[in-house]
Amino acid sequence: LVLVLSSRLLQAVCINAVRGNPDSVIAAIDHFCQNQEWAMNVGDEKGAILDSVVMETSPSTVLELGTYCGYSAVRIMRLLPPATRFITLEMNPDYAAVARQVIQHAGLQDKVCLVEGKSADLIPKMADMFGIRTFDFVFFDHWKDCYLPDIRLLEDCGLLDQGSVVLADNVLCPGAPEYLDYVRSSLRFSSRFYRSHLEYTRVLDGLESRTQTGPGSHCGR
Ligand SMILES: O=C(NCCNC(=O)c1cc(-c2ccc(F)cc2)cc(O)c1O)c1cc(O)ncn1
Ligand SMILES: [Mg+2]
Repeated sequence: LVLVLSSRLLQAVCINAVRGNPDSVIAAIDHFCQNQEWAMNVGDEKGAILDSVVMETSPSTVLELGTYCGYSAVRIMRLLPPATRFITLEMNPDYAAVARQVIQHAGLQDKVCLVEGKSADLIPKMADMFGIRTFDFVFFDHWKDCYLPDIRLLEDCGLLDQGSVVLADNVLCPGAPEYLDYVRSSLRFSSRFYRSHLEYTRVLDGLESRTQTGPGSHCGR
C-alpha cells in the first residue's frame, strides 16, 4: 500500500503517540520529520515561539489559516482553556482528513472547528457561521501569497480589533515580502520579527507578529 506523506505522518502519530496526550502527538510528528521525512509543520523551534505568543495573548477566539496535518492546531489548542473558540481553515481535503485524525489522537476533537474551503471564501462568513465578532489571535500558515489579501479581508470584515494579534509563519522561507512590507508600514500596528529557522532545518526563517494598536476599522473613532 503506497501512502502519501501526510498519511505516513499520521501513521507515525498512531504508532508513536499516546492517545489523548497532545505533547506526545507533537513529539511524534517532530521525530518523524526530523528523522524520516521533512514535512511543512511549523516545527518545534518556531512552535515554541508560537506557544509563547499564544500564552502572552491568552486569546478567547483563535483563527488559523492553513491546518495542513494539524500540528499547529494541536500546539495552540493544548494551551487554551476549555471555553476558547478555535477555528482552523484548510482548502486541501486530504490534508483536512489527516488533520482531523491527528487532532482526534491528541484528544482535542471537541475543541476544534476545522472548516474545509478557501480562506477568501470563508473569512467573510465567519461572523454568520460562528457568531464570532473579532479574533484575538490569528495564525497565518497557508499559501504565502494569500497572506496579504487575507489580512486585508480580515480588516475589511471588521474581524480584527484593538489588541488583536496576527502571527505569520514563513515570512522569510518561502517568504511573504509584500505581506511584510504591509504589516511593517502602518502606524496603526506594532509588528515584531521572531528570527528562527525553517522547520527541521538550519535555513533561516522567522515569524512576524502584528498587534493592532488602534481601534478596529469599523469603530469609526
Ligand atoms: O495551503 C497549502 N499548503 C500549505 C501552505 N504552507 C506552505 O506552503 C509552506 C511551505 C514551506 C516550504 C518551505 C521550504 C520549501 F523548500 C518548501 C516548502 C514551509 C512552510 O512552513 C509552509 O507553511 C495548500 C496546498 C495545496 O495543495 N492546496 C491547498 N492549500
Ligand atoms: Mg509554515
